[in-house]
Amino acid sequence: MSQSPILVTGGAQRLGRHCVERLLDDGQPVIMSYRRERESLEALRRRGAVTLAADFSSEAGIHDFIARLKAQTSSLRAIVHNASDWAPDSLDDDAGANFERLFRVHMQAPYLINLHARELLDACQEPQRDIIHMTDYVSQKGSRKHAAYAATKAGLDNLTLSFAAMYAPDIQVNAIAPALIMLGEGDDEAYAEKAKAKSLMAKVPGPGVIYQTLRYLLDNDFVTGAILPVDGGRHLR
Ligand SMILES: NC(=O)C1=CN([C@@H]2O[C@H](COP(=O)(O)OP(=O)(O)OC[C@H]3O[C@@H](n4cnc5c(N)ncnc54)[C@H](OP(=O)(O)O)[C@@H]3O)[C@@H](O)[C@H]2O)C=CC1
Ligand SMILES: Nc1nc2c(c(=O)[nH]1)N=C([C@H](O)[C@@H](O)CO)CN2
Repeated sequence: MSQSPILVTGGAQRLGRHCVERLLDDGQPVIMSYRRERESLEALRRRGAVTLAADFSSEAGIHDFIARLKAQTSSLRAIVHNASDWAPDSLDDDAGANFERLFRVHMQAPYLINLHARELLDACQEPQRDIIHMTDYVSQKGSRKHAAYAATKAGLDNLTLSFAAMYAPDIQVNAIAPALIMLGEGDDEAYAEKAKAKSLMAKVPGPGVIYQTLRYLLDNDFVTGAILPVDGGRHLR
């Protein structure tokens, strides 16, 4: 039986790219979305990843991506909603536009893709079909500086519960809720030390722990509606 591809949105860098590479290592066909073309995409293309441009900052952009996704494949094994923008709150006239951008990428895109790509998951002939939402520990706690980000990630957590109930038993729908996994390019040692201290495990684990969690969900046919924390015990600090 030929394998249906797994869609990873925002797969061009960091956690998404790591998961794309590990899925390819496992012999899994992958379709990945990217927003900005870059040289590093060529290496993934050479490994067989199918890359589709996507900008989820408008509803039209989301529907345009869905149409190109349906033209690309007739089935999907899973969808990983990884695309995200960790934008801080804007304190000026851009506050509303910033909130809207985060709503679209974190909530409207997963919502519309889940609705319109269900037929692709249903067409998968393999025993299991999954939707995985990448959310965030801050969904449960809020954030003083990233309130719009946290709120829209909380909305994605809630969509996990709704789609799990809507799509059972044919499609499992779960979320992975990380805390600090990878530092940003501009983060200095002082930031890193302060960030490490926020979790009980006191480390920045790197993207391998996310692929382990993704693999667990893809290989388990009895988990749905779960929001799995991968936060080093930060919720207990
Ligand atoms: N890194 C961490 O420590 C943590 C990550 N998470 C979550 O894990 C996931 C992966 O994190 P990380 O790898 O750091 O993510 P990134 O910040 O690297 O973003 C992933 C990708 O999302 C794409 N993207 C952003 N906005 C849009 C948009 N409007 N339309 C289409 N694509 C878009 C970007 O594409 P491009 O680069 O092409 O512009 C980017 O490559 C995210 O959902 C994040 O919220 C949660 C907690 C901690
Ligand atoms: N899309 C992104 N979301 C998040 C990122 C990121 O780099 N891109 N980073 C974080 C931080 O690591 C945060 O967890 C530190 O406390 C959160 N979300």
